[in-house]
Amino acid sequence: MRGISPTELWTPPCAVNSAASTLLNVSVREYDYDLIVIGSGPSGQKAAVAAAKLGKRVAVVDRHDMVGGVCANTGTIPSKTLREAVLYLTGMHQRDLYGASYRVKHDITISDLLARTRHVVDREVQVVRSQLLRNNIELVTGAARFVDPHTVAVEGPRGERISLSAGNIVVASGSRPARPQQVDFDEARVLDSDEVLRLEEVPSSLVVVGAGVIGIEYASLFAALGTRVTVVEQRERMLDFCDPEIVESLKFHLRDLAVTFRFGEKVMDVAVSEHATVTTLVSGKRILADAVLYSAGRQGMTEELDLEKAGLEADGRGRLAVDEHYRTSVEHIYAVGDVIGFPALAATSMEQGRLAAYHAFAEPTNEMTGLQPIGIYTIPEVSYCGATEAELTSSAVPYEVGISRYRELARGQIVGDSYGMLKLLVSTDDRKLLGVHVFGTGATDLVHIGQAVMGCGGTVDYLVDAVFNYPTLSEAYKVAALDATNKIRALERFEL
Ligand SMILES: Cc1cc2nc3c(=O)[nH]c(=O)nc-3n(C[C@H](O)[C@H](O)[C@H](O)COP(=O)(O)OP(=O)(O)OC[C@H]3O[C@@H](n4cnc5c(N)ncnc54)[C@H](O)[C@@H]3O)c2cc1C
Ligand SMILES: NC(=O)c1ccc[n+]([C@@H]2O[C@H](COP(=O)([O-])OP(=O)(O)OC[C@H]3O[C@@H](n4cnc5c(N)ncnc54)[C@H](O)[C@@H]3O)[C@@H](O)[C@H]2O)c1
Repeated sequence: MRGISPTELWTPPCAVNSAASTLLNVSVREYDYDLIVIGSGPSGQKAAVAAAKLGKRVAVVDRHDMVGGVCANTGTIPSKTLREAVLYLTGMHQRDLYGASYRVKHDITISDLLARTRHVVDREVQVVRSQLLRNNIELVTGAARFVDPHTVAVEGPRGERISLSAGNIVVASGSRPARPQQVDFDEARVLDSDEVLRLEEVPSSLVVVGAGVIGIEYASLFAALGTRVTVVEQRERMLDFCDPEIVESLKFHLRDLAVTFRFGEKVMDVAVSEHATVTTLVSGKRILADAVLYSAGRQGMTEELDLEKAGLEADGRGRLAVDEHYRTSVEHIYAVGDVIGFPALAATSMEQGRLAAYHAFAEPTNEMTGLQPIGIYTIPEVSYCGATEAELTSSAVPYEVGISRYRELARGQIVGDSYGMLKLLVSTDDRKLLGVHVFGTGATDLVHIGQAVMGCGGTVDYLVDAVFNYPTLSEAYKVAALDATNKIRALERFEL
């Protein structure tokens, strides 16, 4: 072992894996491990498992209560489970069929919502632990920091310390909510997105600061519960990377659920009393609400890593710069997931982790495909893959649009979704599918059909000729493809 003082050692470091511990004790190799991964979120897990599958000795370090990362504990999994609980208990999706007053449960409480969330989070964490265990990966409990470029010190929950060394290190330490200094977060009424699960009751009114993906997802979730939500966003628009027509539809739906948007407005100050909050905007407006949720961006988790001891430096938002192989400026240290910034999604983070581990151990890989889907779990949900109309227009790519509306699909009627739509963007030069944009029930799943067609370089004709199960929402692809080809044909006939 390198760099270990016997007094610093504590054993075992939450040894979920005795085989790996034995390796640790008898190791006569230069380093304790082939790979140390700092962080057990989606990117860290996949980096660790990928290396283990190559027969490497791997350790993953994380805090006891954070196994599975932000993703499993405070981010993706709890927020998506909460959404599912809200949809079920409010009966939202059934109201087209049974009337506006339909509810599965009146007076929904926080414990109704959290019961399901806790159950799913616990199961997810168990799945992560078990995957690490069965791949002979050592899970070391504590907070890691660099001692030198090949060594990290891990401080356990009771202050115990251990030092571990590895030939390669992957920093997968994720991100935390950015907190403006002038706001006092009190964990009760003024919260960030990591703390929203601690609300003691469903607020009757809520200010959401920041209309990014997190802010809009939570705004729609609380609005569906009947909370009066005000969204404050400093920019003039929201979700401007998405299709504007779909964002308009989403805003229409949210307004219908009593959401008020304050675009082009900045928060100056938040005052808190025992019973309420008052948010003062720079424009002078004051908003009274039960609670305030800050979702104004995230910050890379690098402050505690002692990066300088590894020869690394983070940028002003705590992020690490990497090359196309996820390698930092120090050759054997990789960084993946939220800590490297955009797109900061669980989906892409996992793939970055796998690719980084393969590169570290010279395993051949393909580069990550440019066709990455975006899924926004608002109520209703939004998803897209490929180009947007704005991108095609600015790069002067001629295209035609094909649209299918759920209300004209038998499955749309059956599930009671009268607002959903699917939009295809098709090249008028070679009929290739260039983009797919979906709004409504199942959008985040449906998008993958379009992704597969685009990934294989397919044309709209594949969708015109394909036979889809009936009645399904997938049929929207065929309807939209026919719409696009009808328009293309009409133009071609005119030109003849
Ligand atoms: C509310 C919310 C909803 C989201 N919804 C979605 C969604 O629907 N779909 C989607 O794709 N993405 C979603 N995301 C984003 C997604 O959660 C992140 O992109 C993903 O979790 C990033 O994974 P990661 O591996 O980088 O690390 P994280 O999941 O952030 O985990 C990092 C881990 O590193 C650990 N760590 C940090 N420093 C140290 C240290 N010094 N020592 C030891 N361990 C350390 C932390 O404890 C943590 O467990 C959401 C995020 C939030 C906040
Ligand atoms: N479904 C998903 O894939 C999903 C869900 C949630 C989060 N995420 C990821 O999490 C990351 C963080 O999301 P986020 O929404 O916190 O950040 P973000 O940076 O996307 O959005 C923050 C928003 O807050 C606004 N803002 C900042 N300060 C403000 C102020 N003082 N007053 C008013 N507005 C202010 C910004 O203009 C911005 O629009 C994103 O990168 C996203 O990819 C993904």
